[in-house]
Amino acid sequence: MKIVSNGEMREIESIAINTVGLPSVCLMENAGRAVAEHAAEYLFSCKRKNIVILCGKGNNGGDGFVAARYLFNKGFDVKVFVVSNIGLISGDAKKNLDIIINMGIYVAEILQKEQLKFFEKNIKESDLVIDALYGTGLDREVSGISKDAIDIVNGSGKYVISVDIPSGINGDNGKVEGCAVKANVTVTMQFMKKGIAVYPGVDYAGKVIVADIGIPRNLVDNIQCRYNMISQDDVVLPKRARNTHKGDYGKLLVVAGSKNMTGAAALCAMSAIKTGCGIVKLAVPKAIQGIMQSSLREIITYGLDDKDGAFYLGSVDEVLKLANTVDAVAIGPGLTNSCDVREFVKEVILRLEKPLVLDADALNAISDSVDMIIGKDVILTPHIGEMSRLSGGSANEINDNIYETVEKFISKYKATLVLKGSRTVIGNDTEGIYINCTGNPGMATAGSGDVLTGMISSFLVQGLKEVKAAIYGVYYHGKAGDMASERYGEYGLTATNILEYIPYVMKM
Ligand SMILES: NC(=O)C1=CN([C@@H]2O[C@H](COP(=O)(O)OP(=O)(O)OC[C@H]3O[C@@H](n4cnc5c(N)ncnc54)[C@H](O)[C@@H]3O)[C@@H](O)[C@H]2O)[C@@H](O)CC1
Ligand SMILES: Nc1ncnc2c1ncn2[C@@H]1O[C@H](COP(=O)(O)OP(=O)(O)O)[C@@H](O)[C@H]1O
Ligand SMILES: [K+]
Repeated sequence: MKIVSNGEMREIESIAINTVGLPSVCLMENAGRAVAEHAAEYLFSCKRKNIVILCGKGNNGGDGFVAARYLFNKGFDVKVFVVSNIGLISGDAKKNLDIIINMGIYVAEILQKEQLKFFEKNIKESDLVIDALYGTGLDREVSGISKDAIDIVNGSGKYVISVDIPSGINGDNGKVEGCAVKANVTVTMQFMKKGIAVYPGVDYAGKVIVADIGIPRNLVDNIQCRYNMISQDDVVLPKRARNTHKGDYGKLLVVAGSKNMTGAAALCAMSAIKTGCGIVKLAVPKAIQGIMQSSLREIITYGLDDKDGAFYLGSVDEVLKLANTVDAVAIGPGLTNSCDVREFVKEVILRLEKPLVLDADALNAISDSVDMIIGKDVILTPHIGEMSRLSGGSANEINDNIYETVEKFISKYKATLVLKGSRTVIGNDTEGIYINCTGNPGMATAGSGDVLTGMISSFLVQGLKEVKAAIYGVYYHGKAGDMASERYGEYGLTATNILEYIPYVMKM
């Protein structure tokens, strides 16, 4: 599904209006009507009828005026409050404001504190609030009366439907600009918006419904969007040909584990084999090979020369030899973060000429020399903490600037980045940005990332290019976590449970 910025949306609307000739007031009519339909559906479901519509002075407010008309016609009790001197309203919004005033629909301005009291009284008596304050035109922090009105709406506990974007959320990056409406539902126009595809915007948007407002189909189909939401259609698993053998499904080498962290290696290797690749070789420090062999039947394990139960420079040659027998290498889970391991990882990356998936301690190892991956076929899978070591900046700064962080990293290092989180963002400078919305907080559990690394690597050796392998891996990892949480809940969910459900979500 395509995701657009404020500017892209405005450009699309202007082509529809000025080039194709669609009257802008028709787009507003369709937008307002879509909002009214979802509002009516909710009110019919709970047999309620009092609606307060909070409008700004622009076209987002205009959508609100149109919605007011449809809801009034359906017999609901509609009160419209405008956070602007109505004399300042112009264009399509003005047209629709005049119509509802001519129809005798209640319209009041909120310009100063006293009028807020009356607004609050009506909010308290309402059953539904429609937020039509700001949409793609939000261009500064929300303050003053608008802020007070939003605080009243948020404090009311009422069911809220936001028009296009929850007012106060920056449509381009999802940041809260001062304050923002917390909606139950957001009816967004024609395309998903960047600001409600990642947190914190996701938290404020509630359930997002994409409404068709009549933008011509060829425009919708031909728009080249850099940002996309991963949907089921993007991750179809082709039916397997009958006459095939395990060599046709790829060979993977997992380089992982150390004497204190054996589970990460096992989880990564097992998730790779469960995701469908033909052969998984697991190279571990020889100190833990015995443990691996006893617990991993389908995995071919190799105990490599180690130093105090972890890899070191002396392990490199054996890894390179093994790497020559496979299609790709995944390195990192449970390696330990020591000086020896960092030297080992860098030497392997320097001398390896194979597609590489770098995770966990392998990411920590290169955090002071990320340049070394330039020109290599690399997928990196950091969580926010590892990302802050890779790109600098604190975890909070990264969380607040997800898109910027990803764009800067992929344009500098030309790698495929999988920035893991509650909305994992996959980025590749030439292929664009993909946002995943499967998964749940139950997956915030030790080992969950090791399972993901195995899945991405497995898709890689099965023939998917880097970005596709990352998209498939992240999507099905989240799906497995979702199915597992239906059985185990979100508290009790473990990485092993995610592993268990990989085959089920892939066979659906
Ligand atoms: N352009 C069109 O033809 C259509 C636009 N539509 C609606 O129009 C919206 C965009 O409308 P606009 O571009 O008029 O802008 P908005 O209605 O989003 O914002 C209204 C105005 O508020 C002011 N403003 C922005 N941030 C503010 C702040 N923090 N405090 C105080 N004032 C602030 C700006 O001057 C802005 O123009 C979309 O989100 C969508 O809901 C839809 O009806 C589809 C058709
Ligand atoms: N709230 C959440 N919603 C959805 N997915 C989540 C959430 N929290 C974590 N995850 C997913 O769980 C995995 C956690 O990986 P990671 O942090 O590397 O765990 P570990 O390092 O312990 O293996 C990531 O794929 C992440 O996207
Ligand atoms: K809005």
